Amino acid sequence: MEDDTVQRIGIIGVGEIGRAIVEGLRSGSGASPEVFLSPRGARVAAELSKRFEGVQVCADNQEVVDRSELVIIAVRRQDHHEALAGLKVDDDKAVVNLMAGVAIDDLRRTLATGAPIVRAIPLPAVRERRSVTVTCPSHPVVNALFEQLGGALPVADEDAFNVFSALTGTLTAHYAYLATLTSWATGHGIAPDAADRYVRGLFQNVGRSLNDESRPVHQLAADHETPKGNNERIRTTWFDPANAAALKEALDSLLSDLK
Ligand SMILES: NC(=O)C1=CN([C@@H]2O[C@H](COP(=O)(O)OP(=O)(O)OC[C@H]3O[C@@H](n4cnc5c(N)ncnc54)[C@H](OP(=O)(O)O)[C@@H]3O)[C@@H](O)[C@H]2O)C=CC1
Repeated sequence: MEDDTVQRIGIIGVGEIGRAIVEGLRSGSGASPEVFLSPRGARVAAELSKRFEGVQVCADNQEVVDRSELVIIAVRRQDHHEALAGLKVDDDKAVVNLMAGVAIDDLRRTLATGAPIVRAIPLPAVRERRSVTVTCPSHPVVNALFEQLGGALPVADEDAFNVFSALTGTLTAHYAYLATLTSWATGHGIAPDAADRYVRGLFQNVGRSLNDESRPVHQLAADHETPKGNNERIRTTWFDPANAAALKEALDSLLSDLK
């Protein structure tokens, strides 16, 4: 790799996140690296290679490694020994480990390589180049890759990385919160489509206000609240200190399992 731009990327594990990365890489207008896909996840891999020029499905995982400068590992944690055991990864490659809960040392033992191993947490919005990806340790080539896909946020060590990893575990609870609001409204006689539409609208506006990076999140919360108003009432009667503590406890428990 002569500069920070990689020309040949391999992906082992072509599922939800592997697909999002390929789509993100191909969604820009400029030059895009060649992509080599593992044969497992055959349906998605075949679809991607048909859709995009320069995306090929390899015969096996070793061929993915051999043809790539940078290899992304995106199999499920429980599959990684089977997927990776016996692979030969030369020291001049870069390996990007997306697997939650698999530390760099663990993966180094499995791969028995001296190649740099970087952990990363891309989210599905990389497909629209709209997700900031946490990386660890900072590596210029890996950071440049994720900069293209919405931004890179390198962190100093795996303890910090795991904190960000735990934060990503809160996303579906957020959707479930919205679903609870709509079901509460339908329970009070509101038509499901009206409840759904209204709740989406409310929280799309929250999403938009998060684009205002001049104010920290706690400030946004305060600015949206009328003293003694309805929002203050729900925040203080439902999202009370006990509820906030329960959320932090669940995150602590997840964090200790990620270590
Ligand atoms: N989804 C997300 O938003 C994110 C996921 N991750 C991490 O990425 C990893 C993958 O997640 P996700 O994409 O959701 O999972 P998926 O289950 O969608 O994809 C995993 C893929 O790995 C394939 N696979 C299984 N065994 C092998 C093997 N031996 N060789 C090659 N490929 C194999 C599976 O193929 P088959 O279908 O044939 O079993 C499947 O296509 C996980 O470790 C997760 O922690 C990280 C960040 C975000």
